[in-house]
Amino acid sequence: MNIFVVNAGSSSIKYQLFRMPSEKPICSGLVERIGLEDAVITHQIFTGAEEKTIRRNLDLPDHAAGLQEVGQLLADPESGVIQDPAEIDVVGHRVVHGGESFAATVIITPEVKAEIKKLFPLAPLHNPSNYLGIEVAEKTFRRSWQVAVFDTAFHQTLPEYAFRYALPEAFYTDLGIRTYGFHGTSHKYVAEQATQFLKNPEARLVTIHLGNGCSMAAVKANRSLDTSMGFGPLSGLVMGTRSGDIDPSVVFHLINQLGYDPEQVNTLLNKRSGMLGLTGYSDMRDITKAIQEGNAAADLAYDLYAYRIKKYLGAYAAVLNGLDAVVFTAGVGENDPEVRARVCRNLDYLSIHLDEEKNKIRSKEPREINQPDSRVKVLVIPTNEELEIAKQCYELLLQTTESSS
Ligand SMILES: Nc1ncnc2c1ncn2[C@@H]1O[C@H](COP(=O)(O)OP(=O)(O)O)[C@@H](O)[C@H]1O
Ligand SMILES: CC(=O)OP(=O)(O)O
Ligand SMILES: [Mg+2]
Repeated sequence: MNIFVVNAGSSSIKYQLFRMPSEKPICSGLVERIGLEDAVITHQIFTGAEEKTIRRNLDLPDHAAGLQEVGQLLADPESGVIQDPAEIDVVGHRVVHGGESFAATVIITPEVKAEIKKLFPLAPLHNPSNYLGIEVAEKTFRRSWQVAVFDTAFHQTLPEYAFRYALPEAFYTDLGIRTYGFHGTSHKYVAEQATQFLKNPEARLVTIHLGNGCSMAAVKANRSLDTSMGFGPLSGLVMGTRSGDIDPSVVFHLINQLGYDPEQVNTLLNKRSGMLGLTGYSDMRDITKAIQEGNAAADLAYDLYAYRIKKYLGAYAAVLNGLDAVVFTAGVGENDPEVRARVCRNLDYLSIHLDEEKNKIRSKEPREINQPDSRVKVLVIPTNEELEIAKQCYELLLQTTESSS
């Protein structure tokens, strides 16, 4: 079965083609700067003896043009990996917000699309592009099943006392205002990898996803018990451009005393805050460089970033009544030893003892970076949201075709 995974963001589309059930990646790619004059597609092929990379600079006015171009690359007479878009059995879509309607992966129907659309106001940075990705894929891959995998689904196991806010009840029952949690596909994937690595299916884990968006989850026996993002993907950790936790009084102050309108507050907290607001850079590599050049604001921002993670780690150790492992993942979590070092410093009371040398080793493999006497393991596990989406699509299609035959 050929499963094509699409992660449509606001200005980019990430994609990957897998052959299932072997989980073999056939090709992957990234379409960037959609809507700008210098859009670019980077397409990698893994079928031959060597990896091959194709880069194309194009004028791509919108997502539709981007995905059409990808469809052509897939079926290109010279470098293509299929002969016809009809060879794609399933297109699996990352959809960030599934609300309370979706605790599992679903085949996309007009009803499912209507539900995803209803959730636009709850994830304005993500759901509209995910929806657009579905619409475009329906046209580009007419013969394929379209499947939605939701970031929120894995966190549907949170107990009610963890997902409710202390607001009048109707705000939950009538308006759906509660914690949903995000990056669930990544937390699920790395948690499962960690339980296998530890050979302990009951493991109590704190999974720490540090990408552009950042979130943590308290996971026991592969079930999410709490998570740091809430109603939308804004609360919790300090992120690339998002503030994470902030006292809501600040919002009233901005509006009532400083004349901000709601949209300006939204832009401030989602796009101009986090590491970008603190340092002028949202990419950790730029911040690391700035620290090396003696930039004190960058050093402080780094401490603030790590301190917030540490606070949630302590909270989740309490939620789980102890820890078996801490798992770092995603762009920063996998690649930035200094962040891991600052998070794990002075955590002896939790029996977390990082091995500074192992921490510095660069690798794409799951690995343990704690000292031998550390009762709590510290793991780095590369996430693979695309593979997790492909696996879930495959299982769903297998069930669907079995039950209909
Ligand atoms: N070698 C590295 N060292 C430090 N940070 C890195 C490195 N490589 C990537 N990153 C960080 O990873 C972030 C992107 O992570 P990623 O998981 O790809 O995010 P997303 O999927 O949200 O776009 C970048 O903003 C960058 O800060
Ligand atoms: C939900 C979320 O924050 O996703 P991303 O990190 O891809 O922006
Ligand atoms: Mg990501």
